[in-house]
Amino acid sequence: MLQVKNIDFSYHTSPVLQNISFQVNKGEHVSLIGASGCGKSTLLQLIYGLHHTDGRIYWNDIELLGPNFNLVPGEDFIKYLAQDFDLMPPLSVADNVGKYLSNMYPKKKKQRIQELLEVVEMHDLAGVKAKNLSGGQQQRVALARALAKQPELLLLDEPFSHIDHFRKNNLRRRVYKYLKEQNITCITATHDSTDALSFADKSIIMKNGKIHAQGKPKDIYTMPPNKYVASLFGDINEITINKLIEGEKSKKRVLLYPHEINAVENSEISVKVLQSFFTGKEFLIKADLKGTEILFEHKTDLKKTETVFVEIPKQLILSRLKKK
Ligand SMILES: Nc1ncnc2c1ncn2[C@@H]1O[C@H](COP(=O)(O)OP(=O)(O)OP(=O)(O)O)[C@@H](O)[C@H]1O
Repeated sequence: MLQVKNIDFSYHTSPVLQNISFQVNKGEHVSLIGASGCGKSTLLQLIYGLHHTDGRIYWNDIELLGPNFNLVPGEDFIKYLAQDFDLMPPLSVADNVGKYLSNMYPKKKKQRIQELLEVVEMHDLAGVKAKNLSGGQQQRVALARALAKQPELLLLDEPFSHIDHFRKNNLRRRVYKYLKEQNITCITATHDSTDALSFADKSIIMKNGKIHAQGKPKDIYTMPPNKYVASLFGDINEITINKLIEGEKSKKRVLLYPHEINAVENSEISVKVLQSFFTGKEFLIKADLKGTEILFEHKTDLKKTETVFVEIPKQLILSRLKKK
């Protein structure tokens, strides 16, 4: 189990991380999410041992000590995959992956490299020099190299950021499945809501260097505590309830995802279409609701200035308000 206790950190004078404490169980996958600059990478680097902190970090019973105590940062059982991939350009893909593997058993080493290249779908390019790879291919090789020595704890910083959409979904399903099968504990810092929602047992949400919320991804998504959290998962509407419920005087605000607002034939709520965006699966409609711009999903395109009726389940509004 990883235990992080009371971490504070600054690069210069202003605090970058403040009073961070959390724990991660063996084999658990955690997504670390938050706005750019909130301190996600710095936190991963601290756990890996690249910075000094007065707080405490333990992996099981071992205290992880920072650079003031370790000449070479990092422990053998932790791997950190940074945003820069740090590959050896003149070496082949296979040699980069096998760089830290022992040469004592060449057959075993070869098999291990092949297994890892299959996980990241790079086996066809095993002989290609790293300098001739695209950014996304380099990222996949770096991921395979991070896995090579079977870490107990894996820290991934935006691990799929350079990988095209076409390949990303399949790749991350393979990688996280492999990590679960091997019982590897993993923390992924990410901006991608799919990484955060689909592949994590727990999400930790950071804001301005602090832990802002944490919990199961589904719970956080369905009951976001505020707009900051909800907006990390995509577009979000914040609407006062007097605009949603006839006769309601309250100006309390409710958060609604675009897919939770349904266009219907007739209802108490009419909106005027402002703009329509094709999203592939359907259209995202921007509309005016009594002076508030809202976004909702619709199967077909809608014309600008068209009046449309929309409906939101009252139960949903009430449950979101209750949460606040
Ligand atoms: N080496 C450094 N020296 C000084 N300040 C730094 C350094 N690295 C990061 N910072 C600052 O620390 C803060 C946190 O940065 P960090 O990279 O940890 O955030 P992040 O949440 O990972 O951002 P992103 O999502 O954009 O990668 C930012 O204000 C950043 O400018």
